[in-house]
Amino acid sequence: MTQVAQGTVYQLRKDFKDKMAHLPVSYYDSHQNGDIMSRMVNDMDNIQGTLNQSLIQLVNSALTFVGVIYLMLTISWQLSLVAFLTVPLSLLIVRIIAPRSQRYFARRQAALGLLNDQVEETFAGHTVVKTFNQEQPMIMKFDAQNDDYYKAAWKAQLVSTVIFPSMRFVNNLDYLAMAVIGGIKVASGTVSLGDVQAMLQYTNQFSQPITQIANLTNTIQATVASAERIFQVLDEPEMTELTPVAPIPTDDIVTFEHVAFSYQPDQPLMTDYSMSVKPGQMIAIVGPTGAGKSTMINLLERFYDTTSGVIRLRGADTRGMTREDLRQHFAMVLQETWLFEGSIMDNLRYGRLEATDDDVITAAKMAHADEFIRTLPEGDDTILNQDATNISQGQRQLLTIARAFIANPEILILDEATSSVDTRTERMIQDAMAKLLAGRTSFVVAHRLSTIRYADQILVMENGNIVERGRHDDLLAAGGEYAKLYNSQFTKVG
Ligand SMILES: Nc1ncnc2c1ncn2[C@@H]1O[C@H](COP(=O)(O)OP(=O)(O)OP(=O)(O)O)[C@@H](O)[C@H]1O
Repeated sequence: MTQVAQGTVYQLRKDFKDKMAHLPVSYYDSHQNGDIMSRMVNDMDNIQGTLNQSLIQLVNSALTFVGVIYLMLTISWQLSLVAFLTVPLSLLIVRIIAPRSQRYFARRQAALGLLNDQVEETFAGHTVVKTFNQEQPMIMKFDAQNDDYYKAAWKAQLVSTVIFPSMRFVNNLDYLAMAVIGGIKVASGTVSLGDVQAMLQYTNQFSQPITQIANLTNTIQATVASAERIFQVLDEPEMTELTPVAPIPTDDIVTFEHVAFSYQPDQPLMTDYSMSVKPGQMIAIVGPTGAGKSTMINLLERFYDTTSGVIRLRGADTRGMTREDLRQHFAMVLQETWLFEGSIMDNLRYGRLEATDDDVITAAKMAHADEFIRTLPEGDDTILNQDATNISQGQRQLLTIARAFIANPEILILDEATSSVDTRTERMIQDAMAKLLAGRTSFVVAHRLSTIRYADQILVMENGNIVERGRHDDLLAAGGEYAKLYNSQFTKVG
């Protein structure tokens, strides 16, 4: 059973992880991290525990039950019938209590998920919590959630333990009936005293496995509740690939054809988004906050699927490509410098796992990251902590640029940093980015005048759609939205 339990849960965890990788990004928008983690850890543990212990007990009880029935029948079938009288009553008790306890166990696991989520959120955002003096409200929120969990767990446990005394009560009734009827039979001389004595003992032994099985149903109920939470995730629909069709002939590298998209069905965002990009072009995307700039990038990388319309990469519908196929064409340098716990070397190599040490060092030089890496006592073996808070914001940005150099993608997606770093670092970042952009197709969510000025196409977005497009000088001369945005936003920066 140890082999079975560990093997099953190992496989389930693997399936769960695979599933997480194939779920659309929208799944993560509507589900809390802590709850997902709770399913992966606590619910898996429940299943493992049950498989490990309860199943053996179940087999044991079932065998005892069958054995005792056989022995009772060999002594006296009439007295055996007396013993069996209470079986329907026992089953009735299980039928009444088990579904309730399953409901409470499901509630308990859900409450545990929320509790985990709260803890995860508070730990991950502990600086924000402290900065805004939110410790006390957070503790109160935790207490409330802890309270919910306590109540749900308490009820689940109470309802499930009621089974035990109830079954015991039924068993004692059985014992009593056996003693009375057996006594009468001994008095009338139809059965020997020894047989009744044996039957009394068997009655006890016979009800034991029933009680045990009923008790085990509690554990099994809790496990079923856990398994349901895991299978809910495993049954979620995945992003599917369409059957690939032959690409249309085109010399564009990326095309959006009448794309419509919304995050929520009742709140349309993009309604008719069309554009095309030639290889090597730099596209700057500008627009007020919430205009849909990041959304456009999300669609390009197929983090979300369009509601209608087609996005093509070299003429091929991106929905017909596997995500791995599609995403190997892109590298992203985002404002959120996503680095993980591990050495600088490993973080950089994440861009392309088979990159040699020399590739990594060259890329670090190109990105001007080598300078600060050399000042660290451990050099590129320095371990970054979670979220890389042991190096500065500017240094994090240089590392992500170096990582993009290593990935050496065909198309680069750049979300220009707006956060303030010192002028020297900013110049280094700009220079590194300029080198990275050179000769590559790029989409730049632009905040800086200098980038926009040289863009081959500027897409001005508003409320999800493109309201203007063209080159800097033409758009400025046209005196439309871009000119307004430029005058209000970029003159100061320039
Ligand atoms: N995951 C999401 N679920 C629901 N709505 C979303 C989601 N992401 C973005 N939105 C909404 O879609 C709209 C466009 O958001 P988007 O992030 O594309 O704007 P943006 O132009 O990149 O803004 P910013 O310049 O501030 O980064 C906004 O109204 C936003 O609230």
